[in-house]
Amino acid sequence: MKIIKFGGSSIANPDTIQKVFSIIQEKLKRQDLAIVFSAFGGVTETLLSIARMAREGDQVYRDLLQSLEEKHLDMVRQLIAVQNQSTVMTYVKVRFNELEDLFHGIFLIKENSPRTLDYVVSFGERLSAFILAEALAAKGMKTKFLDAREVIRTNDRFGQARVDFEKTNALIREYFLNHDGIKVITGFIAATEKGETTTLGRSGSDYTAAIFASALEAEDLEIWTDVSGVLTSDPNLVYTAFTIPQLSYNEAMELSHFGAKVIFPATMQPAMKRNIPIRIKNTFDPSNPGTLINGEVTKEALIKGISSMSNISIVTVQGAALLDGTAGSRVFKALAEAKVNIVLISQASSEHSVCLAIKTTESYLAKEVVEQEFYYEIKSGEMDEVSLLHGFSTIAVVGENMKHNPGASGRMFRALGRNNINVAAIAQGSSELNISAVIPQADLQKALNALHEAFFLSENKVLHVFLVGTGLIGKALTKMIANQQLKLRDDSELDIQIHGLANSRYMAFHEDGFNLKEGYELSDADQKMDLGKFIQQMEDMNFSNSVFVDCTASQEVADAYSRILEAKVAIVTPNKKANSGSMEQYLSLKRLAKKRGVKFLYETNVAAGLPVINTLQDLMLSGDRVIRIEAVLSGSMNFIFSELEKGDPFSEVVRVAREKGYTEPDPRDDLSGMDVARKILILGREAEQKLEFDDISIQSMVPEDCRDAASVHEFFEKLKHHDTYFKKLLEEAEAKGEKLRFMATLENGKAKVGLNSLPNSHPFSSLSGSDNMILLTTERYLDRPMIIRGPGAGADVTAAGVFADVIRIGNYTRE
Ligand SMILES: NC(=O)C1=CN([C@@H]2O[C@H](COP(=O)(O)OP(=O)(O)OC[C@H]3O[C@@H](n4cnc5c(N)ncnc54)[C@H](OP(=O)(O)O)[C@@H]3O)[C@@H](O)[C@H]2O)C=CC1
Ligand SMILES: N[C@@H](CC=O)C(=O)O
Repeated sequence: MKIIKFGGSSIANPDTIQKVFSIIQEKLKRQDLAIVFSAFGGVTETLLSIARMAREGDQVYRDLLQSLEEKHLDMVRQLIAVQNQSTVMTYVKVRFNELEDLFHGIFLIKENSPRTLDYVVSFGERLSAFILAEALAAKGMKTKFLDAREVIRTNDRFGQARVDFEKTNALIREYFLNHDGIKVITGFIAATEKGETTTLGRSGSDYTAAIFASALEAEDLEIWTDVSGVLTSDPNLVYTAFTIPQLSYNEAMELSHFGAKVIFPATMQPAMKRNIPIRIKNTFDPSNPGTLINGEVTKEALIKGISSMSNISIVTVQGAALLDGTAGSRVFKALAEAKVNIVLISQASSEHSVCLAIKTTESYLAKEVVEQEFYYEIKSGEMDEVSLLHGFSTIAVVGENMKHNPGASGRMFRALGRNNINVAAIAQGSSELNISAVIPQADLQKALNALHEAFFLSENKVLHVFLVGTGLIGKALTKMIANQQLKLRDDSELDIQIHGLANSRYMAFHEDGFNLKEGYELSDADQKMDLGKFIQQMEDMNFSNSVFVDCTASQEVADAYSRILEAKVAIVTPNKKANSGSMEQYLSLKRLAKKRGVKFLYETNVAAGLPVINTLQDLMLSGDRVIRIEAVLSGSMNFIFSELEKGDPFSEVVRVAREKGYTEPDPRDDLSGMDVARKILILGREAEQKLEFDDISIQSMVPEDCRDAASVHEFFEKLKHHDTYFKKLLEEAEAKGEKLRFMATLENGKAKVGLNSLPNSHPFSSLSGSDNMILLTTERYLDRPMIIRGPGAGADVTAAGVFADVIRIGNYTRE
């Protein structure tokens, strides 16, 4: 015998009911069944609303009642052929006549006791189970409607009645012995010895199914609902949550205690006692195996799931009085008497304070009753007033395998710590079945994702990227990520997903990450770009390990870095604007990144993908001191002046440099020396020198009349008129046997940027194309400077540098 139960969402309308019928027909081919039904979707709530309206004297209740009757009659019309409808139509009409009398009584006497309400709601299951029994019979199945009030005996605690199992089991067995057919049973309802209708509380229909399974010693119990079993975490908060294939009874109870909503612990008890397996299945995805809950403890995973509960307050009871051995029990007794449910308890070994996590709605009562209990101790100062802190959530990692397996709590708190999530209280039972913590509610989604990654995706660290700037560098970067995604997953256990993309005009988001293999062109089908909204969306998605990548040259975007770091999102950028603002701004970003525990990486600010910033940072960290920096820091300027030697006109060479992607979006940023000035400023600051932009002397190569050109196009037109000037400059250098190189120097706190005529023997003279060269003279590299040389501009080398920074973040955030 198998017991199967369908909830309200499974039988919400005739379409879903047809799915239920197919499932039943399929199962009947293999096994004997008894079927438990909840009320049709939404009916219990409607009955309660009607009762409330009637009690409040609101005559509109009659309309609601009428449409509820119509809904049931309509079910009959749609599920049962006309010739078979008469019995069931009569049944429905009689029930609604009774309901009409009942609600009229409530309307007159304005009373809705729990006893009355239990009777009111019982109509939901009585109607659904009767109609469905008849509908199944009309399909040729031999069904027998069973009103569970005939066999489930309870006390008279209306609303949450307690079952008398001895009597109930005997009555169920006797009923099944004496009645043939497939029993179609009302969920949720029962009766007292005197025949008064009672209900079984939350998830009462599941409970009914478990009671029958236990009484009949069923082979198994299936609970059919609208989700595919118990998930590893709340799928609304953790997009990667997946169905847990198997749970032990204890794990299922623990998960549901801390918020997993699929199954309610009390409902499992009767099945659990007899070791009856329970399977949670999805009516709308019947081939999905769902979750099996049984007595087995499997060894595959350290934990099985992560549950959470929101709207939690921390109630702290503190003071010397607690050191008295009886004080603790007085706290718990006071709370128990007031029916305050304690979600989590944490007590320091000093026993001087107890910290309780309690639902916010109950926390005020908790404070009141504990303060009453300790009235005299508080008055005498032996105890503090009870403190209340709101705005928390509890999270719990659950799994029997944590027992005897060290490392679970380390992994949990490392993941929370790395994501800067403050833990306000911790608890772990000696059974080691769960480790729970109280955290700020604002961090709940991030915490769940961080834990989910740490425990379930630990072989793959996921980085969630939000990219602003889809021009030359941004595009090359997305292409690289797409090409390397699999290799990174396989070789480096790093999964990079891009969830946000924007340029200056549009922005788009993808919860599961864009499929970049197919590329993504932002267009007017996407949202209009609004940087504030982009950042807000990134914050709302609230992924752990989020990285904001800025591939623009925009000051506006750079100005948003503090907000982004404040939100604990790492930043990677080739954009130099933030680091070349004021020294105070540069330092404050670094401080903020450190304070929020996230990385701010900008290796490509100088010399594209060449390892200049990291090298300099390592030198400084290891105690070296920079004496002098001499460098060619502009790929475009080096390309322009080395290509000029081949005889092409200056304006043409600048155009090619732009086409090759070496220049800034506006090449005047390069020619004016501004780009190089920014770079030497950043290098100076990395060398721990206090430098401001005004400390740099800059020689601009932009002819006077080109400076105000309204567009880049106009600039190029005007530049043509200066080709002979630049040709002459080159000829003068060549006449001396020298080369023109645009370079930067920094020494004694003074920086200089400009064009130099250098002898052929100078190391910079040999540079060609987009090469950069940096000579670092330091206390350790005094006689012969350290040299870093290579291509310092271009899409691929720069994107590769940005990519390397992103990967670095993946490695920093790894356990
Ligand atoms: N090119 C190189 O060799 C190197 C470049 N860099 C740096 O890389 C950055 C990008 O350069 P590159 O790709 O060549 O530049 P591009 O001009 O090709 O691309 C810039 C991108 O930024 C977008 N953008 C501009 N302003 C905003 C804004 N306010 N909000 C959102 N998006 C914006 C643009 O949008 P739209 O398409 O709508 O205009 C475009 O998609 C620059 O900071 C540059 O200094 C660093 C090292 C080397
Ligand atoms: N325009 C720059 C490239 C990025 O920094 C250069 O020419 O080097």
